[in-house]
Amino acid sequence: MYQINNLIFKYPKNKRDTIKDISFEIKDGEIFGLLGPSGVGKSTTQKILIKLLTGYKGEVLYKGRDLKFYEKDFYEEIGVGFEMPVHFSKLTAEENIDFFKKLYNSNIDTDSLLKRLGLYDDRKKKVSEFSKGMKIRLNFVRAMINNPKMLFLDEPTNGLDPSNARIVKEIIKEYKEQGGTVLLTTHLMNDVDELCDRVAFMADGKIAEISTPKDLKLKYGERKVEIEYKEGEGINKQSFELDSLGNNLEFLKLIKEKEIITIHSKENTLDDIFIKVTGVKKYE
Ligand SMILES: Nc1ncnc2c1ncn2[C@@H]1O[C@H](COP(=O)(O)OP(=O)(O)OP(=O)(O)O)[C@@H](O)[C@H]1O
Repeated sequence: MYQINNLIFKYPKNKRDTIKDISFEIKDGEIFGLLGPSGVGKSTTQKILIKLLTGYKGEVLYKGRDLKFYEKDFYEEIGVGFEMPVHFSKLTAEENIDFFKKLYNSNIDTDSLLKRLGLYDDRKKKVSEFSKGMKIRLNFVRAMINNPKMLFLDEPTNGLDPSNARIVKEIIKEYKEQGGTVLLTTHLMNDVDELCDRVAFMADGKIAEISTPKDLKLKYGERKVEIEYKEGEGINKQSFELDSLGNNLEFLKLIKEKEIITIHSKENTLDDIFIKVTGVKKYE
């Protein structure tokens, strides 16, 4: 869907480049996570990909063609859900939707999406009377309004209660199943685990790692098993290397002779990997 080659970007007022020569691809039909600490350049990258920022060096290809050659009809194909909901607060939700629908040639059935997101009964309320979570859900509807081929989502579940967050994630998964492509930015590693096919970790304006969540966990994982077992009146814990576990006599003796309480592999979470790869504690 996108091919980004040696992208470099500097805000005119800044001395240093914000994006320092990054290259990556967003494949058709995948959910691609762009992750990294605050201020690393994720939003800047997104803005370049949706043609909000120009004046970059390097090459951005959308569907094999230089982004610079796309005109207004490019926006028919993309949906954008930025973190800060932007609505006309004096208008109702329905009026907002009708306004944005008119900007596009094709529209989705927003009523069914509003119903799924629990907003249908409030559609005639002014957005100024909406709660934060309701605005976020309405923002999501707006991102989908033109039935986009490519969806840019910035923190789509942040600020939602768990059940609405689940619904949003289900809709994102269905969107992908129907052939949609997603660029997702989030600070919530659970969402990444659940949604993303591949992720790129950005650090200091560069891409530090790019892989599937599973491969990242394998690469940075400790590859150990930890066993808790009864020892007299107490409980003992012991770790073993996962490799050649079947030949580890100490391990075999332990599971044969002791009463095992728990046994599990020690896998790094994406949170751990985030810290290792970017060298930054999460979002301080
Ligand atoms: N309009 C601007 N003019 C100058 N510098 C900017 C501008 N917008 C962003 N920056 C700077 O560019 C850097 C990257 O910002 P960006 O918004 O892309 O970060 P981010 O990774 O999306 O952060 P967050 O996770 O907090 O949203 C930051 O140092 C920021 O201060």
